[in-house]
Amino acid sequence: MLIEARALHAHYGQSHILQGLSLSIARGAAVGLLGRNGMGKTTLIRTLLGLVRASGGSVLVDGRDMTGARTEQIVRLGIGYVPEGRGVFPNLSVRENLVMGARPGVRGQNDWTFERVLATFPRLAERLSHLGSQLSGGEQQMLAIGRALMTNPDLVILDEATEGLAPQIVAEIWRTIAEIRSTGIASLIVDRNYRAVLANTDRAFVMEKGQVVLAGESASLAADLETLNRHLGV
Ligand SMILES: Nc1ncnc2c1ncn2[C@@H]1O[C@H](COP(=O)(O)OP(=O)(O)OP(=O)(O)O)[C@@H](O)[C@H]1O
Repeated sequence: MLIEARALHAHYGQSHILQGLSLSIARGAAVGLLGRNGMGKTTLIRTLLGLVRASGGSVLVDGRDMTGARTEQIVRLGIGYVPEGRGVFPNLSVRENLVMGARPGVRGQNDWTFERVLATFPRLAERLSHLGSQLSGGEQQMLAIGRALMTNPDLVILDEATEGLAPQIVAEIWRTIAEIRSTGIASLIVDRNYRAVLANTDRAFVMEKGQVVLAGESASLAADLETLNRHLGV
């Protein structure tokens, strides 16, 4: 398994957010993470990456126990993170944002070059000297995805990558997600549009109160919307 959470717990102060959650992502698998607001999706991602301390259980990356490791060490094992809110550096140019994290992947792969990212996102190519803060929301999102790809990751984590964007831009982001999938990079995708998530993933997990309450092949979950809706409350 590329990444695995085993009986993971996490707290914010007294609030017990992750309550013994287990899930795993296989190499090359596109995986969706669904659940109503506040069910702990972002907290799970942050705990996998060591941004939130696990208060129980473990996180394994490529079979190695990385529980309690620093985020830098964890992402160096091949994880590209596109956080909710994008995390673009506002005072750096588009070019600087892209090249700052550029590196070959853990197996030496270097498919995602500066040129390929610009070919994927022509809008960025036209704005290389603009500052991060001067970009539209959609452009910032593309920049955040492009930056993650330039680390040549084995796994890309996308947290609400289409949030608050115009429909045309949203469609472009989903096209990119499909392209990432076709290249064999694994993904973990959180998005409010559960239909789009299920259409673009192999498997999906549904979270409720810090646990996985439903898991399966995305196509099967999409074929039983009644069960899904019971957990998503839509
Ligand atoms: N830094 C924090 N300190 C305290 N509580 C927090 C913090 N961040 C999130 N929470 C709480 O933890 C719970 C889980 O939040 P989380 O963001 O992981 O959920 P989510 O499923 O990602 O939902 P959303 O889609 O709203 O982001 C929520 O009740 C939230 O209010």
